[in-house]
Amino acid sequence: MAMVEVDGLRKVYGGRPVVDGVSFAVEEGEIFGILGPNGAGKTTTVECVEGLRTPDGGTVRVAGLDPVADHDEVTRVLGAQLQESELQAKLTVREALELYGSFYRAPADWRLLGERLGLTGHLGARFEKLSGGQKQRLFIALALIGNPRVVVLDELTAGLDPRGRRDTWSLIEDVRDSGVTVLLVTHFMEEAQRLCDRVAVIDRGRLVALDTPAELIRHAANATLISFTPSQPVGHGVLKALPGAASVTEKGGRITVGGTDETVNALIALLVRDGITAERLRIEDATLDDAFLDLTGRREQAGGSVPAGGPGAPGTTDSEGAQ
Ligand SMILES: Nc1ncnc2c1ncn2[C@@H]1O[C@H](COP(=O)(O)OP(=O)(O)OP(=O)(O)O)[C@@H](O)[C@H]1O
Repeated sequence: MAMVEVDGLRKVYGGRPVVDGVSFAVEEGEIFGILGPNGAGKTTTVECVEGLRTPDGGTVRVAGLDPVADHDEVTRVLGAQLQESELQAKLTVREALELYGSFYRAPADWRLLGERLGLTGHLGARFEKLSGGQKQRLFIALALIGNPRVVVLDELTAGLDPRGRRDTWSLIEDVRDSGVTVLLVTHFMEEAQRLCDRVAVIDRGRLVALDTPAELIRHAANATLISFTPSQPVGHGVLKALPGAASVTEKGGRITVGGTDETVNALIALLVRDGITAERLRIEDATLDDAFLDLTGRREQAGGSVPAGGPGAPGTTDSEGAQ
């Protein structure tokens, strides 16, 4: 069953469509990723799902409910991660869990939730004193306090170091394993590749791909990268003519050919035929980052830092406050 259905979603600001006919369905129990360059329309899309923005066209359903018209019911099935700026600095972890739990008729047991998310030792700590990773764990706990069936996490791991990010990934997997559907907005290709069952790639307000990370990579023009140092010069023309070859680059005498499995076999046959030795021959699968570049023509922050004032920074979510 589809837990979230987005059909022909459109949102226009100042006459400019920032989300333009986006459709996807998130199945129950999935971790579904939304990827895209800065300003692609990812946050606008998920805020329409949360009922924080009203679509200008198309339909959105969460567990069959309209997030705007049925807002109260939707808040009972959907949990959303809070932006950092929304919590009071002096609030303790325990107070935050109790306070947010009080908003729901049948909240989760905050003690159990805190335990599950490794917050038990920090219940008396004020929000301002928490580390980045502890804050993220608290945000996940608050998103889950209402016992939701689906949770929306927008740039959850931005600002965390690689270790903190990996710890958060394990928590997200635990959340999914407990039966909650996860809708995840991310800039990190590695995160999407590791966590997501399926990914929607949005570029300039439009859906440009919707598939599993493995299939997105398989369909990328450079799904396989072959690099080697030839024992004698090899003409680029002959390499470009290999079946499936999409790119040929050379740096410091080292050649990299982007292509497919077919390209690998043809290249080896060519080298053998011409008596060329390929030193340090390496064959690598492309990453989701390569597939993303192929789809959008732009490289995102693959495991790198997010620009200042970028996603996750306080104030970047410009909600309409519909709730
Ligand atoms: N309330 C608003 N008023 C006017 N324009 C807006 C508003 N909210 C978003 N936009 C514009 O809509 C476009 C999409 O923004 P959105 O925040 O959805 O993108 P995003 O993909 O989440 O980007 P990022 O990765 O940078 O967070 C941007 O050009 C943004 O400037």
